[in-house]
Amino acid sequence: MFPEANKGYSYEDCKATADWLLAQTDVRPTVGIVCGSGLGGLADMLKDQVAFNYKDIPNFPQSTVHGHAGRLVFGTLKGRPCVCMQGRFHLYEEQFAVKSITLPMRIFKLLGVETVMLTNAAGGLNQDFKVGDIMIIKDHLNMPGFAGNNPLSGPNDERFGVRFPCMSDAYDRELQQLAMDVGQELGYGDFLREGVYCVLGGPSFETIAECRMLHKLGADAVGMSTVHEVIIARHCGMRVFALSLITNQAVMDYDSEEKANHEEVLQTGRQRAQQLERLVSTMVTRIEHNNNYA
Ligand SMILES: O=P(O)(O)O[C@@H]1C[C@H](O)[C@@H](CO)O1
Ligand SMILES: Nc1nc2[nH]cnc2c(=O)[nH]1
Repeated sequence: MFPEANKGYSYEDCKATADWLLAQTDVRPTVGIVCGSGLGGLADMLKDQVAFNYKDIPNFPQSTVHGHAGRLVFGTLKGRPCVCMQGRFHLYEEQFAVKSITLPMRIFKLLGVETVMLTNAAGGLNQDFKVGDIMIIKDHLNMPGFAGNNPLSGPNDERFGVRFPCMSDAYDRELQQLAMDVGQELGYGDFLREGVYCVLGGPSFETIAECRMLHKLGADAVGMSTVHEVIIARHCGMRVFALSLITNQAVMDYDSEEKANHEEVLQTGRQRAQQLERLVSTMVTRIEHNNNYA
């Protein structure tokens, strides 16, 4: 799984992995995509694919979660060179693994990626949200970070970024606007939202009291990923866009019979996959064609 859980990968380790990958493919990606639970179909949109199983990539962690295939796919999306993680890593897969799960972001950077686009499956806390809504993430709450579990803890290597990176601009505002514009054009206005994503450690889903608390704290959706990757991506200067597919309603009411479960998460992913893929791929085209976004 994670051979040396939370081993701090050095700049040289990351560079060795990036150089190994660059030696196997001519694709020079400027966009990096991370697929959330059940959303790996995005990788299948890439043309002229060169794909690697995670187990064959030096230093790379292994996917252990159903719905995360465990392949790194290089290719072009509407002509734009991309690299796509078909399967991501979560904090709950191995204790104390916050550094291992974010390692791919540093490899993206060393591959030449400028823009990272992350997707995830999340539970809806905002009472106006419905299952199947796509939430453009405008900000986050890093709950594990409050307890000191931050991927940047430990010695800082200035070759990646500064000791104290700013996070008030974590989610690129132009890319959020682009997503809104593209979503409207595609006729997705009825299920396109924006909001605050809260990460928890998982793997247990939340209690009713926890959901109520998170909602009061300002979270619109709750999940188990993305934020750690965003912190590392921003630390090394990549632009970030992220979205949540609301796969289930967080249970907020003691009278409710609803129970969160991973099958429902994957099922909702399957139902919205096509629209989500279209939204992201159209955005990628626009990033290429509009220098303001490049
Ligand atoms: O990778 P994401 O954040 O999409 O995965 C979510 C969180 C858990 O891993 C899983 C729960 O169903 O889906
Ligand atoms: N923590 C959490 N993660 C999720 N991923 C998909 N749905 C949920 C949820 O309800 N809670």
